[in-house]
Amino acid sequence: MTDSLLIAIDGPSGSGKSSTSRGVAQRLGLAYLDTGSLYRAAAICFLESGLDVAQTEQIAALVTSAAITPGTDPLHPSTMLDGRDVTAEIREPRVSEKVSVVATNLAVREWLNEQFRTIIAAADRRIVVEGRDITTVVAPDADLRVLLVADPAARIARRQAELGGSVNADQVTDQVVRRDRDDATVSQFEEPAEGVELVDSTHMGLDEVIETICGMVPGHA
Ligand SMILES: Nc1ncnc2c1ncn2[C@@H]1O[C@H](COP(=O)(O)OP(=O)(O)OP(=O)(O)O)[C@@H](O)[C@H]1O
Ligand SMILES: Nc1ccn([C@H]2C[C@H](O)[C@@H](COP(=O)(O)O)O2)c(=O)n1
Repeated sequence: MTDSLLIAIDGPSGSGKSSTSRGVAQRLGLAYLDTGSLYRAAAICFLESGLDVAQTEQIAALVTSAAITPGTDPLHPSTMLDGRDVTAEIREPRVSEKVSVVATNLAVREWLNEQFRTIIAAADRRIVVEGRDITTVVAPDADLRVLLVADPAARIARRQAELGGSVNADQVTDQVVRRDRDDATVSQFEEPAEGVELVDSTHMGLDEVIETICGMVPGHA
């Protein structure tokens, strides 16, 4: 049996978690789980339901009865919601604007955390998992735990470059700064917990970040 290699990567919006995690998983031959993609699919459930943000119990009931299935191939990220491919839809600004509604719902979090742990077990713990509370709540026993950060200005500039002209400066700032503020009410991703390695990517290119994290993997230096 192959040894477990579970790598947990957390960080704020736009710090490079997804790009970095996919690169590390490809380099090390591991599966990849973007936990934010499940929160985003849950946000689509909410958006299509017509429920009010204050209806927290109904939102939780709705989300926890949905079938949300992420792909775990780092080369081909995908997300299915009740048999529908929502891979592109989950990145739309309307989803980014509302995802904190489900991310701050504690019953939704508890249910999704169980989904994440099932996926980690199904991958024989050979997987890179990224999000906001992977190092602290979902997999505090991971073989390597990293908090990936970058200055807000760098994160906003990266997101702006990625989205091009499809959103204005206020929308980008909302997606990065306001969303982090809301998400930080339920997860701690601004300071590394004990035993978590801090990587600041503000002045590092993507390849350098991937190289740095691969160099931290026990036995792979
Ligand atoms: N080290 C880096 N240097 C420059 N650009 C980067 C770096 N890392 C990632 N990027 C770019 O920044 C953008 C955001 O990266 P990514 O989506 O990986 O961040 P994230 O932390 O997963 O964000 P979110 O939590 O909002 O999904 C992407 O366009 C990506 O290509
Ligand atoms: N483990 C996680 C993963 C994600 N979230 C929240 C925070 C974000 O607002 C949203 C989407 O995540 P992203 O795609 O931007 O990484 O989901 C969380 O609370 N916990």
